Amino acid sequence: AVLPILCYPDPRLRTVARPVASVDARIQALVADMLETMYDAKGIGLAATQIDVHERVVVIDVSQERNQPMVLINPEIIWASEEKQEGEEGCLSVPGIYDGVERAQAVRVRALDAQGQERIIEAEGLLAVCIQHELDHLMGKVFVEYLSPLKRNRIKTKLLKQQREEARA
Ligand SMILES: O=C(O)C[C@@H](Cc1ccccc1)C(=O)SCC(=O)c1ccccc1
Ligand SMILES: [Zn+2]
Repeated sequence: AVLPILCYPDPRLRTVARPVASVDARIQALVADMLETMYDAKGIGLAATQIDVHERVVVIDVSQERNQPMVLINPEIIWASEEKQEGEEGCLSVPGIYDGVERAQAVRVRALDAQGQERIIEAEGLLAVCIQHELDHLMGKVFVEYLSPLKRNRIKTKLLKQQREEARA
């Protein structure tokens, strides 16, 4: 099912997700809903936090054809390059806002896949950026927190105004 995505500055986005105890049918159903929600929202990633489920589950698809889903359960970055890259980021929880964020150029991630198998993933470029962005969500962090307080407050005001108008509609 396509699930509703929490919108900044919803405080639930600041929740720290807990590890998944076992990759069972419930988690596999959650992964299916997260992929459906991500594709529907035209995103390249989605963290369970964003759909108000506070478990360490992330889905990603950075492919052009939108047919190479990646599932990361209990993901952890085990190595990150010294070299950084500044990339334009967006967030499905901060609609319409795009801004530059500096991230590690390359990362190595250990995670369980949708079958509960342990995987090591080497990523660079957009995939590395997306992984770091999603793992922030699992720690209750949204990319606007890397921006200046002035920018962040303008974004908060803008989105709260939009949400008030939507509530009235
Ligand atoms: O909110 C999310 O986690 C999804 C987010 C992932 C992401 C995009 C870009 C850089 C880092 C992380 C999105 O998919 S935003 C929408 C989008 O498709 C996009 C935005 C900017 C650049 C590339 C893609
Ligand atoms: Zn995001």
